[in-house]
Amino acid sequence: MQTEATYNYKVVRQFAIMAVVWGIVGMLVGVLIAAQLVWPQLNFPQLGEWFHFGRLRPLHTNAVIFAFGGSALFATSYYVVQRTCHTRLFAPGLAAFTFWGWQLVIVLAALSLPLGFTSGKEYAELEWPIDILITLVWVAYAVVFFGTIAQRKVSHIYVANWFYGAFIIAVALLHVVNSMAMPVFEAGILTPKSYSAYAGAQDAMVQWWYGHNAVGFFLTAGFLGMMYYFVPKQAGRPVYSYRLSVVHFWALIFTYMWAGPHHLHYTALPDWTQSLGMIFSLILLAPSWGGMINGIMTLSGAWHKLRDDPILKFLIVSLSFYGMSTFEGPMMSVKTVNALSHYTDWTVGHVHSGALGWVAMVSIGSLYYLIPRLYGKVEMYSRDLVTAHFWIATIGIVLYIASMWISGVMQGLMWRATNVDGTLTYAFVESVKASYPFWTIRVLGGLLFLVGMLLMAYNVFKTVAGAKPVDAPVLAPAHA
Ligand code: HEM
Ligand code: HEM
Ligand SMILES: [Cu+2]
Repeated sequence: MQTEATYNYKVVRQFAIMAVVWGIVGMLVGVLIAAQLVWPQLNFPQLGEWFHFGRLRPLHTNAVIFAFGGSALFATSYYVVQRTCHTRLFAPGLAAFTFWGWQLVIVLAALSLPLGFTSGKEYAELEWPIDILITLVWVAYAVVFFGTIAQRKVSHIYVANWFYGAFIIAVALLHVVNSMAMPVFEAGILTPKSYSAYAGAQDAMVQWWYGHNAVGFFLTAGFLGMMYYFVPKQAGRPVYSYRLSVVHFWALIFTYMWAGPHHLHYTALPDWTQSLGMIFSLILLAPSWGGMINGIMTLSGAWHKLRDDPILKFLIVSLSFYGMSTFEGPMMSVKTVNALSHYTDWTVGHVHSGALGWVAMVSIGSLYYLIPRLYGKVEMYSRDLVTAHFWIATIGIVLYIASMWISGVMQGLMWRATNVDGTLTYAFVESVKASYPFWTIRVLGGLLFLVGMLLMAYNVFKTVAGAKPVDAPVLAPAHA
């Protein structure tokens, strides 16, 4: 049975297309900074300081996490919440504001970071006027999302919405607390600058409470929401265990909050907080793997579909990388392991097995499911191109993270090696020299991943060009 009203897909379409665009931009900057580490001339010093590694690195992280990942999260959450609540999006005007507001944040980030404006807080570099805009967009997002839940036509709230909801609330809390700062107007309003409201070890603690939970809620909980909708949909099977999904939800959000100090091992932070962070990180393996198992086992009885469905390949491989990085993370949070891994490329490898393997792969799979449906098509223009994208991306990730593991462990071992008389065996620069081959392999891996994204852009273009945007009718719930 259908009613007259249709879902609001406009904002979903806008965010979905921009996710592809920002993915390409962010990864292009990623490839550039990876290449700068191998070929320093690519810092273009003769042009000024704007393209230096130090300016472009935060541009890369902001573009991939908040522009690419953020747009994918906005698009999928707006789609999932309407469909699972059997109702149109609440406050469409506010939803439109979240789209244009978020794009403005991204453009301001792309301008202000190369110009050198930064608060100096990792993953929260943007200066205070942009922080205020982010807060406004985020409050509007919460109103739209929870307003839609409030007007749902079914009593049940599907578990994907729990994860999206936790992501929205936690990110609001993290952003507001971590960004507390005193603005200063030394050089006028057009050159924003501020000082953190916290000092010393407290500032570090707040920063990594934020940074770690940005991983837990922005890069994990939101994408788990994606997983809980798109994996069952594409597999044509119900979630493996609904009970496990609820246990995994509460365990995950409770445990993540306490693990931040693993970013500050062997620092001025009190020792007991470091041990607490380590222990909660070890516990975190359990809910993380609960989620991975729930996603992968959703395929039981439908494993054969994995053979020729490239979208499922993206989704299931993303879960494998999720499992891998959430095994690696607890291991790296053990203080003795961290003594080796910290400051090395191992961390960067860990980051990208999560970021490329999990975040990017699950987003790409979900977007391939989503985009044709937003334009009244059954599937993407070319399934073969999706398959090609999958293999190119997977090889790219393996090259990236395997090279970082090797260079990371090598750096860690070289830095701690001592001669019999107690002096260091290697000068620092020798470890830099030894890292070059691995940095070159990383450029190649990143380039492959980027090529995959370009195939996606072409495929998306061929799918939507000439197609009419279609808003599907709101379905009456099965048990009204
Ligand atoms: C073509 C793909 C990509 C390439 C070539 C690439 C390359 C890089 C490079 C060279 C760095 C700096 C490493 C260093 O300072 O030694 C970096 C850092 C980082 N990238 Fe990427 N990246 C890519 C995709 C992504 C994606 C999709 C995400 C997130 C969803 C991401 C998140 C990050 C983060 C969080 C850092 C900071 C890591 C840290 O501080 O430990 N990257 N990336
Ligand atoms: C059980 C889950 C996880 C645990 C316990 C964990 C633990 C850790 C540890 C111990 C570090 C190294 C800290 C250091 O030495 O500086 C780290 C770094 C990092 N991890 Fe994880 N990790 C987990 C999952 C993930 C996932 C799934 C992602 C991405 C989607 C991720 C993204 C990052 C990032 C971005 C950093 C680098 C932060 C920085 O220094 O800039 N982690 N993680
Ligand atoms: Cu962490």
